[in-house]
Amino acid sequence: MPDMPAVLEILHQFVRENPSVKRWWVAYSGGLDSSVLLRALVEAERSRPVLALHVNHGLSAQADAWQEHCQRECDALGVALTAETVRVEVQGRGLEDAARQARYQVFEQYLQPGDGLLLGHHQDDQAETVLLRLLRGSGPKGLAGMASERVVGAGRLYRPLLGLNREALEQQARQWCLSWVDDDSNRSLGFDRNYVRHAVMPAIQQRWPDVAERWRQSSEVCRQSHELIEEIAAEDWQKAGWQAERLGSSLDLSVLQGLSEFRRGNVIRYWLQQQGRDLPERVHLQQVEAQLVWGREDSEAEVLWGRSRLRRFRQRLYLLPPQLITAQPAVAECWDGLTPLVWGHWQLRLEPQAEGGFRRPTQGFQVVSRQGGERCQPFWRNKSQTLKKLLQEASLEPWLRAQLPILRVDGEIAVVGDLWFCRGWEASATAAGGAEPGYRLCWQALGDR
Ligand SMILES: Nc1ncnc2c1ncn2[C@@H]1O[C@H](COP(=O)(O)OP(=O)(O)OP(=O)(O)O)[C@@H](O)[C@H]1O
Repeated sequence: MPDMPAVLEILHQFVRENPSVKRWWVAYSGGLDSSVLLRALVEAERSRPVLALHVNHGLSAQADAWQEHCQRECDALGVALTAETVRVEVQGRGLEDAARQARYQVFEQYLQPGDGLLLGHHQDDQAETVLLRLLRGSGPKGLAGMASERVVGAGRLYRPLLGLNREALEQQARQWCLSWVDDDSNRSLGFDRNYVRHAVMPAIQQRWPDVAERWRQSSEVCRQSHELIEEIAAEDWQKAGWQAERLGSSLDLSVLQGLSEFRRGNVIRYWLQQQGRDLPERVHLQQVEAQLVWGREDSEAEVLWGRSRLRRFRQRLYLLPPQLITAQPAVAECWDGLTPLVWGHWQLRLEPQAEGGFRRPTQGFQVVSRQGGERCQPFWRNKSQTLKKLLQEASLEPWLRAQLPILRVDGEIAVVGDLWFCRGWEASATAAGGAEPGYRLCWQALGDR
């Protein structure tokens, strides 16, 4: 029996090693690599469905002809093709990046749980990617190169050909007499990737023929370093006592101050990533250092970039929502407390308590925000005090003070947010006694925190 071609051998092993995938998709551009990939998958996979997904970027005069080519090839292989036309809108990072983003949106749209999507990237693509990222100034995460596997939408993406070079795929395509399309924009040196592919890599490869393999090793080290960095960040994040707040979340500044500047930046980056916020550039981290970490204790400083907003209060660093709520919610005239109340950007709810808590008056509450100059007497104090002083004592974050819900009854303050209730409002009986229980006010932000 002749030796099995390397591509087929790899695909056989790949499908065997991924039994959890229920259905395969091939991201099929019609180019050489994805043509070899599609053909090899069809040969290697005998039981699970194989589908092809083509994205028509509409960027070339040939775009429709390429789609037709893909259709013909898929018909011949007995593979169902889905072709989706996208509109590529060029933004800051250029045409290539915009096309890539549009393509991945399509991938996300089609992938269902249990779906595996295969891409035709190979060893030379990986070497180009690593060099491009180096030229962009990437760190270990970027220099780790393209992942061989990752989540995309509800499914997973795989790059089974990363161990093969372009030449091996070309040989295979000729052996199988495949026909594929050639995108002439792949030759235009105006695009960074093409410049690297045609002008830079040949010179490097001439001198160091095994450059792709060497860089694969470096990338592997970078991937491991990146994982280690993430592990350290996750540990520091735990130690810094991450806590969800009424608005946003916070970390203990004393723990952060005990870390080296690098590690502090690392854990902040990790935190932002967890919350889906924009990651900081170096200059932002410098501002965080100067104004928040080592800034004056009671300063109102804020460091803001993209969708990230950091502030400091009472030895904690806060990550707040991109749009900080400032307008005072309107007065709610009468709230019976039986159903949750949407009050401005907040939801208010009364939660019954097994013990303690405040009474719910039959006539209901009036919900207001602070006007200034109010006084009240929390149930544990024997004298009344100004609200301002009491809020300082309660350590309520300054940006929440105008948002604080105050429940009044007949003009008197009965309950102040989820902080305290006033003398005379103690629940008379416990829930066990059969009477109405005491309550606690839950005060929560609606939507994005
Ligand atoms: N228009 C597209 N539709 C579907 N998948 C695509 C498309 N363009 C690229 N891909 C997927 O992404 C992989 C890498 O993209 P890249 O731009 O390097 O490939 P290409 O040169 O267009 O085509 P190929 O890699 O198939 O020769 C492709 O192998 C293919 O799996």
